Amino acid sequence: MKPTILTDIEGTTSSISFVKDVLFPYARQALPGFVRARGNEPQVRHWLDQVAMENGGVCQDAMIVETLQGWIDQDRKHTALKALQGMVWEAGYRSGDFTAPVYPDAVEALRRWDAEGYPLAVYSSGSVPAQRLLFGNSDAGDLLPLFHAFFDTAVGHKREPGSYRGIARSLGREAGDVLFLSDVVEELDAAREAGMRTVLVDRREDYPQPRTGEAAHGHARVESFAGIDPRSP
Ligand SMILES: CSCCC(=O)C(=O)COP(=O)(O)O
Ligand SMILES: [Mg+2]
Repeated sequence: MKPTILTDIEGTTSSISFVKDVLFPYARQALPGFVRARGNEPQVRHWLDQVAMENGGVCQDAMIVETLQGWIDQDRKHTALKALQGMVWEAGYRSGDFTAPVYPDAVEALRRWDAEGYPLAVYSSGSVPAQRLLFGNSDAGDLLPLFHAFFDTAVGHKREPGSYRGIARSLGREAGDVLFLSDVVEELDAAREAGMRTVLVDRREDYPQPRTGEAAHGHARVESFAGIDPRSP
């Protein structure tokens, strides 16, 4: 069977600027209204209560919103924040406020790999619903049917080898039969420690300073998906 190709999103299939300049400001601005309107729905309350607990039991919604906005500013990859962001972005996609840019080279390669029989999967800090929204509303159309599986930080954090072992188990694959693509070397280090093959996607638009030599931590390095050969060891 062909290896599974597991891809990160931000900085890998899609630009960092889309996440930082479109998605995060949208969530920051929409959060107060979202919490007012839907804060009593159990699936929303669950995450708001988690934030409150971590913040020393602070329970006023206004303070929870402020905490969440602070976490957005710090780019915290917190599971509660990511779950809530996903729900907020849904409104943005549905109302056509934005579509999700996916790099054309990524779209081309993902379509080709799928046609060639490589199983495709996603692992991102963004929640699984947010991942599905992004690929379902991409500026290249609906890319969701290309993917067999989606993973978020419910499986563990992206810099921990155990997360990649868990993903391989869920996929029913040996770790060595999974190729992980990411823009973050620490994530690739964790995947490699778990036994996965790795490629550093080092896009000039996202990382003007190329991460060559020691900075690539020994991972294969490409500047676009066009440089990836999933057959090479
Ligand atoms: C899934 S769309 C939102 C992206 C996001 O919130 C995020 O934190 C992306 O992190 P990644 O692990 O894809 O680099
Ligand atoms: Mg990334």
